[in-house]
Amino acid sequence: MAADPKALKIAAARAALDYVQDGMKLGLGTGSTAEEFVRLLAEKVAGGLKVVGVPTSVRTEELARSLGIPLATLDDEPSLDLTVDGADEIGPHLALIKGGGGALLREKIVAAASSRMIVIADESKVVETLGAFPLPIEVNPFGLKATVLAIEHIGRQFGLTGEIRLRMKDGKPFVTDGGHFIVDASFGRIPATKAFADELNMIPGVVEHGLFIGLASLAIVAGEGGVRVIDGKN
Ligand SMILES: O=C[C@H](O)[C@H](O)[C@H](O)COP(=O)(O)O
Repeated sequence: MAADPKALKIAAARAALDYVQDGMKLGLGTGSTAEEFVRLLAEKVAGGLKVVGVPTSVRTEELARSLGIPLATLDDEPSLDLTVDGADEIGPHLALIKGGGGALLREKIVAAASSRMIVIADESKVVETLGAFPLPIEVNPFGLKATVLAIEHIGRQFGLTGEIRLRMKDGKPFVTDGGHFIVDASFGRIPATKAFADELNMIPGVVEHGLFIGLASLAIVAGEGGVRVIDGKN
């Protein structure tokens, strides 16, 4: 019988707690896996662990606050010890696609402000090549069509074609915590290269994209056979 996906998320989240030490300043990720980590962390806090969390979304902030985890903003604590977050895909060298939940901008800012980022996921997220999961790209609503054309142009330069679709919610464009839109690029494969990432970031209407390169140092992945750790250095 296939393992329960929620149980796998909890297993990965529980293993990440081993990396949390008293006094740490922690980036708190977004998504269903990161939320399991927040719940388990809250149990530790209730048991006396002293940490302060910086949430990567309003959703995570509300959950963490409701569970009694002491919180700060990144302005209060601009240098963090560790961020624990989920991912939509984990590729070679721990290149990631993130943003399925729409939190990629704050997630990337928080991860970049952390000495270490640990990704937690179930085994289904580990892939040989990124891109079966459409790449979320956060864009300014102004000039949306021009920005999409520019993304298509960059895609073609890297041999990529595919639909770029505005993310919708309840019949309206999905709006991020930062007040932007998200387009999801179904290129089928995403080159996990700095050149591609940089070219996307050069488009004026692109606020940030969900390709995370060189940010995660460790992945904790739970599968039916147990939990394994992937070191980003390998
Ligand atoms: O914007 C959302 C985040 O990048 C999530 O970490 C990602 O979508 C994975 O979420 P989940 O753990 O729910 O699959």
